[in-house]
Amino acid sequence: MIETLDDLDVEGTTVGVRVDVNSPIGDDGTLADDARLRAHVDTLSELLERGGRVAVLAHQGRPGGDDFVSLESHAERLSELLGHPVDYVDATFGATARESVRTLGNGDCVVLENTRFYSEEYMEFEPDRAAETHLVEGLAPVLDAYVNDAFAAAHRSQPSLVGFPTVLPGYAGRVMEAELDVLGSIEETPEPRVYVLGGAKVSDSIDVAWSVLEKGLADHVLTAGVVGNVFLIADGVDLGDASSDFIYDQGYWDEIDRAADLLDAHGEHIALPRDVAVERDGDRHELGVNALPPENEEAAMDIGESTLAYYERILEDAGTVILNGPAGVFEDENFETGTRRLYGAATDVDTSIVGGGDTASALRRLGVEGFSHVSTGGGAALRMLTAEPLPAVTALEDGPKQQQPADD
Ligand SMILES: Nc1ncnc2c1ncn2[C@@H]1O[C@H](COP(=O)(O)OP(=O)(O)O)[C@@H](O)[C@H]1O
Ligand SMILES: O=C(OP(=O)(O)O)[C@H](O)COP(=O)(O)O
Repeated sequence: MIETLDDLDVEGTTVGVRVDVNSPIGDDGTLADDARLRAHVDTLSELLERGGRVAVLAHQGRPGGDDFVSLESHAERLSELLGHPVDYVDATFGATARESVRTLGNGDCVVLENTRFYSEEYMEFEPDRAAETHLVEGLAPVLDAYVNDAFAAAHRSQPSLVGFPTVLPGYAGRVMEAELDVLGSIEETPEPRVYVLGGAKVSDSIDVAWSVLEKGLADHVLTAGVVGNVFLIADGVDLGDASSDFIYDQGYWDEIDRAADLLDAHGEHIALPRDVAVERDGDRHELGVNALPPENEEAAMDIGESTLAYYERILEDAGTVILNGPAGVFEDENFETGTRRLYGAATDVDTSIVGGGDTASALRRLGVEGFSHVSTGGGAALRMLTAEPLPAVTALEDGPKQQQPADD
């Protein structure tokens, strides 16, 4: 049983709040999209209004990436969004960080530096071992409690996610609570239940498809995006060199055999694209699967009109639809149609749940609104949909280890 902010006596309490504000970064090295910050405003405002002393912990990017930057611009934007001063300190767990946390007053907030600037935070640990890292051992002594609101990172077993709740009383923030409520009760949603699996995370999508079909959770699995292309090849369709090379280069060639096995086991529940869109003379050009491979070997970049009509008919009768991954290369206006139409049709379904970082930004860009729930997580949402435990959630559930009585 996970405790929430309702169970925390906030006034005067120093709380380490782990959020996920891992965001697109512009060429100037600062925040380029504040959607993930907005998601945490409720949790942070509540803690500040209730007189908490708030130290924000978060990662940004991965070592070596262009988006591996400081959280200074995140702190500035957070202050604007909260309408409340937010300090930033370029330290995470050493003496400077501890001092900035120790001197917080009631209703004060400080953002500590990118947790992944410290190498241990980019490693995965068992919770007990994570509790012995420099980050947790350094910072925990100045914290009274830990709140995890970082659902989007909850599939990682990193120190800031699993170490703190092993040594401090841990609570789910409002984002975490809402995500667990919705994604943790998929089996109670109205039937028939349709899963739409698009995008480029082929291996994760096949895991989800296997799991939900084996458990009888899905009545239909509709495939699109790169996932759909892999299933077409598994079904014996020759998509042409460009699509095949792309799948090979992305390291998904072995997934074709897994997709074929899944079609053997559960093919009657899996819908494959009936046509695809390619780029020809700078325009969108649609081809039925019988007309493949394309005569100029162009890549399949979207699902076509006939597939959309077929998928829309299935969605008309659905009680619940769960979608992950765009239907095509939505970043190119020639190939945004599949995503716009398919996700648009999904908003008419009684219960519509969307997961995926790129998917959420695609929907914002395309102006598609009206879902029952848009998850803040990509990998974490997928992992939950397979009913696999999320390490950060398990660590909250398990709670801190009881202190052993001191030896006489
Ligand atoms: N047919 C396709 N060929 C190549 N890339 C595709 C195709 N369909 C979708 N994509 C790409 O998939 C990416 C998003 O997939 P993914 O990372 O799995 O989504 P999410 O972050 O929502 O889980 C986008 O960059 C999009 O361009
Ligand atoms: O953006 C995230 O996950 P997502 O790409 O699955 O949405 C999280 O911040 C986790 O980041 P990571 O995949 O670098 O550990």
